[in-house]
Amino acid sequence: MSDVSLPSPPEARTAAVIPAAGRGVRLGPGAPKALRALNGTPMLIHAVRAMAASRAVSLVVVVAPPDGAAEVKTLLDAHALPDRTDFVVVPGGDSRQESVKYGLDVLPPGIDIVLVHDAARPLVPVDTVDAVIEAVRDGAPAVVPALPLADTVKEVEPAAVAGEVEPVVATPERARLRAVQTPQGFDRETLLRAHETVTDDVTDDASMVEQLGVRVVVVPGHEEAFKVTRPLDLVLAEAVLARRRLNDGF
Ligand SMILES: Nc1ccn([C@@H]2O[C@H](COP(=O)(O)OP(=O)(O)OP(=O)(O)O)[C@@H](O)[C@H]2O)c(=O)n1
Ligand SMILES: C[C@](O)(CO)[C@H](O)COP(=O)(O)O
Repeated sequence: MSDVSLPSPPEARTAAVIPAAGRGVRLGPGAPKALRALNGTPMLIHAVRAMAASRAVSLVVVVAPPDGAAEVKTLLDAHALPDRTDFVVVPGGDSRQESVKYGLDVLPPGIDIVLVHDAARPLVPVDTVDAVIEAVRDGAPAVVPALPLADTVKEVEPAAVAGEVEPVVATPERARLRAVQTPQGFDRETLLRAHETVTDDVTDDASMVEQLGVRVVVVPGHEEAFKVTRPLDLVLAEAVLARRRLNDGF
């Protein structure tokens, strides 16, 4: 990881929208996922720091659980964050898509590049964040970090009843597949247009842009940008943090 991230040229201001309003059902019972602790610090704070670590990011918009905006504001005030970055908190919605839209709604004028980053990917390295921003600055309207797959993937006919066998329909060529992460980066106008136009249920912002017919490109993702989804992911996240502490010498 480099010590110095991209500078922030006055001509292209970047904001990061962090959807953090999910319940974390797959993680099991407990507080909303973004508020659960990793090494004693809420996952959301790790994610906010990961975005603010980029010197290009001048604004972070946190989309909080619908009834948790005040708690999230208190959390941000209680944790050390860079002075050069502004922070705004808004309440989220029923879906990730809706939460992102609420974050986009409060972007001030003057922001040209928008990152959308899951609070559930708290450990993304700053080099990955900067690589996404750089690709947008270089002219790509939509950029996603992604990794090749380790497993072979099968397309199936999903079972009508849980536990039933599922017939395999196809085996897509693995070399052409990528597992997509965040932050996803966009020029502001493209992302706003996508959120105004696309009403289908989608699982990421880039697929909304694809639906506009706009070209989306991939840059290399990072293993540590994995999504904390299930309980085992918490174990992995704690291990990554422990390794970082060891490498940093404290
Ligand atoms: N209504 C929602 C749902 C999700 N998210 C956010 O979208 C990101 C990716 O979603 P996911 O990992 O699926 O989180 P959850 O929806 O919380 O997980 P689950 O499906 O297990 O409940 C998370 O940072 C989550 O907080 C959101 O802001 N608003
Ligand atoms: C945006 C995302 O993290 C890209 O991989 C993913 O699609 C989120 O999906 P989820 O079902 O909301 O976790």
